[in-house]
Amino acid sequence: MANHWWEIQILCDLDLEETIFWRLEDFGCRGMASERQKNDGNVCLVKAYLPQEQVKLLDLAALSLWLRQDALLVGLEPPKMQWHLIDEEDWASSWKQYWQPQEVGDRILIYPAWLPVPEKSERLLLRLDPGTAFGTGNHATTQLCLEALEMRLDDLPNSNREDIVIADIGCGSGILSIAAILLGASQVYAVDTDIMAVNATHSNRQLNQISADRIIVGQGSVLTLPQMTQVSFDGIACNILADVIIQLIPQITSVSKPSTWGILSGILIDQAQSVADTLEHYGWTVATLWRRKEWCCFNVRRS
Ligand SMILES: C[S@@+](CC[C@H](N)C(=O)[O-])C[C@H]1O[C@@H](n2cnc3c(N)ncnc32)[C@H](O)[C@@H]1O
Repeated sequence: MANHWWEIQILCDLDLEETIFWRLEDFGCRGMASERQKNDGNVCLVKAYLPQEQVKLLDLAALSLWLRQDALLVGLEPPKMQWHLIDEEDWASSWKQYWQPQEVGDRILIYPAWLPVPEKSERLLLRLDPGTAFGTGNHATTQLCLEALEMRLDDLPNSNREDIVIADIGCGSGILSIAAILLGASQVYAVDTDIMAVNATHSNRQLNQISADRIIVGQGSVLTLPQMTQVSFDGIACNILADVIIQLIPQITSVSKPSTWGILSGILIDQAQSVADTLEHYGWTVATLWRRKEWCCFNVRRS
C-alpha cells in the first residue's frame, strides 16, 4: 500500500511567515517551503508536509486554530489553511522542487542529490537525498550542529583531525556524519532508532563516495555504540529533542572518555536549564551555548 503524506497549504501575510514556520516545525512537519504570491508580494504560500499517520484531522484543525490566534494576537489577517493527502511519490517531487542548495557555516554546501554536481565549488559539497528521514540542513537545530562540528574540527591541526572518531546519535539522513567526514574526521559511528534513517544514512554515505569503514551505521541508540566498536569517541553529536537528550546523558557519559566533547542540539531555549543541570550532574561542562530562533545547541566537554 502506498504511503501518504499530508500537504498543508497556508496562504498568509508575509509578516506571519516566520511564526508559521515555527508552528509547523513544532507540529513535526518535514520539508517546508514558502513562495511569494506573484500578484501580491506581501502574501506568501507556505507548504509543509508530514506523514499521514503522524497526525489526525483534529490535530490539523487545532493547528489551523493556533495559526489564527497567532495572527489575531499581532493584529494581522488570519491565514487561510487547507490540507489534503498526497502519495509519497508526489510528496517527494513536490518537495524536491523547493529544496535548493544551501550554504551552512563557512565551509559546507548542502546539495540536493538530484541536481547536477557543480564543476567547481569553494565549499565542501555535502550531497543529500534525505528521503523521509530528518536532516536536510534547513532546520536550525541541524545548522547549529553543522556549525559546531566545523568549529570543533577546524580548530584541530590536520594531523590530529585524521584520528578523530565521532558518534552521531540520531543520525537521520546522515547529514552530520557526512559533514564530520568532509571536515576531516577519520570515522563516524552513526545510530538511529528509525530504520528509515539508518537506510538514508547508508545511501547518503554512498552518494558522497565515503567508504563503509568511515561511516558505520547501526539501528539503535547510545548503548548500541559499544557493540559496534571498542574505540572511544573523541566527539559526540546528538540532535534529538531535549527530553530524549536528558534521558540519554547518563548513557552518553558511559561511552565517553575524559577528553570527549559533545554537540547537543534540538533543545528549545525554555528547556536549556534542565539539560544544563543534567549535564552538570554527570560531570559535563557547558563550554558554549549557541542560539538560533527558539532553539539552542550546547557545546560541552567533560570537566
Ligand atoms: C531531529 S532528527 C536529527 C537528524 C540529523 N542528525 C540532523 O541533525 O538533522 C532526530 C533523529 O533522532 C532519532 N531518534 C529519536 N530518538 C532517538 C534515540 N533515543 N536514540 C537514537 N535516535 C533517536 C530520530 O529517529 C531522528 O532520526
